[in-house]
Amino acid sequence: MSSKRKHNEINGDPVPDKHLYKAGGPKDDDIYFMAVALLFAKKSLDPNTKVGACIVNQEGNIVGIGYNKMPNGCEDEFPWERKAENRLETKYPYVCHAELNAIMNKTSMDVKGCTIYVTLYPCNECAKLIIQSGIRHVVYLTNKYPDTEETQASQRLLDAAGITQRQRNDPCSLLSSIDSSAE
Ligand SMILES: Nc1ccn([C@H]2C[C@H](O)[C@@H](COP(=O)(O)O)O2)c(=O)n1
Repeated sequence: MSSKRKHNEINGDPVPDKHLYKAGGPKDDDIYFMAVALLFAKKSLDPNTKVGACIVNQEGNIVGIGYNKMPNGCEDEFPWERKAENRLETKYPYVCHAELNAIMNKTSMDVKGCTIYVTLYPCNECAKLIIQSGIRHVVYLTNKYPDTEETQASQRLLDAAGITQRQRNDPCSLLSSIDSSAE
């Protein structure tokens, strides 16, 4: 009988039996960290788009987590409206994005060389935070607004900074069991 154990596979990619997490390496850990981001997105009070972000270091440890929410202590002070005659009556000037909160909530000295798992492709302001924080990889679940200037500027920023971006939206039992309608 062959002693060679069968490799696991995800999306047809063979994953070594002994999995050492390495940013940008075998992707079999993506699903678990994206599931964590998706779970935390559920904590968001945004009635339209709930976003979760999970930062993982090169050892495969979670070092930051966040979701889109109003600033600490002001959770009830601002509207969640998307549209209003005056932009100041919408959520946009006030809401803290999931990536900002994940970086601010970091449990390590820094997040240099880390991977951020985020349920929505980062906006340009978050791309700047990602670059300046030293994060090197972005894994995203969905890209809800691909044609907006914010998304296109974000892609330009991340590409210029050499930050890898990959989408992991493969329907897997783990994600779907957490109900992947949180973006
Ligand atoms: N990179 C991003 C982009 C957006 N968000 C948050 C900000 C809002 O709460 C929500 C988007 O609202 P929509 O325009 O879809 O009604 O997503 C974020 O956390 N990170």
